[in-house]
Amino acid sequence: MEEGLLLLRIELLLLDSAPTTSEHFRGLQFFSRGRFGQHVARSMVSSSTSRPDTAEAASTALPLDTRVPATVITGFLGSGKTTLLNHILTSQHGKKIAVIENEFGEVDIDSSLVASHSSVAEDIVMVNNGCLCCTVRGDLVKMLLKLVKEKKDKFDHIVIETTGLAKPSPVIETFFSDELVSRYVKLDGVVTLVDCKHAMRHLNEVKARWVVNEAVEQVAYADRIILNKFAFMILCWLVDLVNDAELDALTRKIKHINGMAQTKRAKFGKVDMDFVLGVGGYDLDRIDSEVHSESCHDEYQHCNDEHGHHHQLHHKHHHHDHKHDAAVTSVSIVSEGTLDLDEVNDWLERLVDEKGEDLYRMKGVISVNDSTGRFVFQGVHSILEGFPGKPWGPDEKRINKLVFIGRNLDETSLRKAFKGCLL
Ligand SMILES: Nc1nc2c(ncn2[C@@H]2O[C@H](COP(=O)(O)OP(=O)(O)OP(=O)(O)O)[C@@H](O)[C@H]2O)c(=O)[nH]1
Repeated sequence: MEEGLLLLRIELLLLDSAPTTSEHFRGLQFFSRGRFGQHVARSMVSSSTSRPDTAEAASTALPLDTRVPATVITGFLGSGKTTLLNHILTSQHGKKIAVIENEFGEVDIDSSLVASHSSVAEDIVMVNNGCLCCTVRGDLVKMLLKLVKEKKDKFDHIVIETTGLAKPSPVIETFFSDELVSRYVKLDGVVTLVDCKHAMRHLNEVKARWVVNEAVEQVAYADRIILNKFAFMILCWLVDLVNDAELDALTRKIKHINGMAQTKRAKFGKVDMDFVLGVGGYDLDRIDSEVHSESCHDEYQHCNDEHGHHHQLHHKHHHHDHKHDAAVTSVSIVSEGTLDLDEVNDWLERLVDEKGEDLYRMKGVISVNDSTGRFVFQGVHSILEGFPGKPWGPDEKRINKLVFIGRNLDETSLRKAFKGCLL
């Protein structure tokens, strides 16, 4: 076993359709090589103590999560991150927000921009000079812990603005890998700002094989994507910075990389607060509705029909875009049927074992044998967590929905493996 990699046994609890004995649950076991340590085992263990007695109870059985939610704002240089942050700080959302600013370089400019705009006296702005994603990740841990230990009563949400050149993954990992952080703070969502005028160039930029394209990574990890700066104000006139065709092409490109995130157009980062705060991107009890709404509620996405026709639409673009950037893509599987639990377990275990490094995000709502309810799961790299979801309606079609985002995903083999799990 590689150094630092632990073989974790993750107990995912599944409610049997007719629980008559003490065996109310069957263990669905995912084995993962955990880059992120023990967090999953912790959350699964705590889930198991709830022991709901009915399928309905199962959907609400997750223990009350009292951890402070944290939102990570990411996006390329100049895409509008600080502008969005100021919009958040000056909006009416009833939350007291603590901000962690990451300023790369010695001169702290962004924090003064934030502070000068903020109308809320109690805002706590902490600045970290350096790149959160590399050398000073330890500082992020220290700051988060300092906030929750020393200023706990002064805020109820944390917003972290990363530098435009930051890879989001190490920041995301912090919420799972550091035991203390994961005990007090939960990642609520990753919001990525995209500069409509310049994003395509950054996304298409060809890098050496071992060099990360930050712009692509920032889109890939997002729960919410704001297509910012599509228009420009001159003397009360709104002038388009990009035309409809350019906007459509950019939207397709983004959906090709990340078919999971909801997208919205904005001027100066002006979006509704519930689009960016309280996203619940990693909450298992939100995944069911999220996976569904992701295919229907996006501003630019056409609604899926139940047989995945929407996906086929993307599929077309997928092959077109493939020529330009094959590295990071998303694959969605929407298919009716019931899956064999043991086969799913084997498949996902194998997948995270072999491809964990390359699997950025995955989410799914599936129908498994002998269960009256949905099973929902979500994962980040080698972390997988799952829980019984809402019961299926008596006449409801059991539509499985799975989304994978990652590097060099083999769509054909994912689909084949999924089919192999169908009963
Ligand atoms: N035209 C136009 N300008 C915008 C919009 N949003 C932000 N800007 C401007 O773009 C510039 C950069 O915005 P910031 O919010 O500082 O961008 P950032 O992502 O925080 O920038 P870095 O911290 O350098 O990465 C500022 O002058 C903003 O006023 C928009 O929707 N339209």
